[in-house]
Amino acid sequence: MTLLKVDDLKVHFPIRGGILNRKIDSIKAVDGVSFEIQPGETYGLVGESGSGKTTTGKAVMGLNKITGGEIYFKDELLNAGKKVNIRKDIQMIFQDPYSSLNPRKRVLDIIAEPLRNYEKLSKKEEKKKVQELLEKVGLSPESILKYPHEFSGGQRQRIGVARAIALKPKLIIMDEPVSALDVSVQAQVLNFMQDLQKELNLTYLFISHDLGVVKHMCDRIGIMYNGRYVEEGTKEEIFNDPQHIYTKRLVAAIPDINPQNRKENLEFREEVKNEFSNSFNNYFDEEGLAYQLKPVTDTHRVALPEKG
Ligand SMILES: Nc1ncnc2c1ncn2[C@@H]1O[C@H](COP(=O)(O)OP(=O)(O)OP(=O)(O)O)[C@@H](O)[C@H]1O
Repeated sequence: MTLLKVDDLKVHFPIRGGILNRKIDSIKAVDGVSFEIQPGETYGLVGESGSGKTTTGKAVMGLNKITGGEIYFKDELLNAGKKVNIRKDIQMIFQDPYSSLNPRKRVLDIIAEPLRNYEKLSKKEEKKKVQELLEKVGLSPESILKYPHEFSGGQRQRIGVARAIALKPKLIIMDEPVSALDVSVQAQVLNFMQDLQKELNLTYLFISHDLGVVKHMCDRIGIMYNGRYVEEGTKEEIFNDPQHIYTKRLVAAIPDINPQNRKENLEFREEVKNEFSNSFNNYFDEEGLAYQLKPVTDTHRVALPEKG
């Protein structure tokens, strides 16, 4: 069974103006996006800032009003109204552990918050559950009485993870979960999330602008540009056989850690950048929007114009 199915999702934000503050136009933050996520996989949503990744994630979470399309979770339509039990199955972890944890609350209250919304536990049971969750994410049970500022960035992200897994969700949406962390801590947190995924049978929707991180984490990847998909494929298809010029440009921009390849890489990147400018009109319509996706293989779809 497909865990999440997003079908022709549209999220448009009104732009208001004039003395009557009427709607004069709209920002098409997400404009016809479709993808499916299978249980147990990590699906990456990639694109530069403003491409619509966060808006897509928030729509799945029910945090954004949907302009069009449908979202199904385990074959049940999510946007039909509030389905409390389904909502419990989907949790989101945000980019910045500094601002997503309330600085005035103790760790106990931060992690217990979702439990208090859904489960009626005694104070003693709640404390025990929070301590178990802390241990699961590698923090000491004594942390319950501390405040967020007493932890490092990586530890704070672990507190966010403990809160997200408190209700035993099936799907976790991670929006740039490590971008605010030092590079040295990023790999640690990512590896820990992979271990946790296996242990708890989790499915991840992983939102990131960083293709290096996505390569490490994801099984399949969707590439967004300007509110639309330009390409979708397995990790191998996206990295070894990118077919849309925008994907090619993103892949070419990944830094190579081997200094010997530096010159070659810079030249190649420059070449792809020129190709992007020169062939933009072949890949996007008059409004600069991507075309409909067309299948290249069973798993690979690319937004190319109709031939002829
Ligand atoms: N609440 C809102 N009201 C108006 N416009 C919005 C709102 N939320 C997002 N947008 C606009 O929608 C577009 C897509 O934004 P979104 O945050 O989804 O992109 P993103 O790919 O996640 O980028 P980033 O990585 O910078 O968060 C942007 O043009 C943004 O300014």
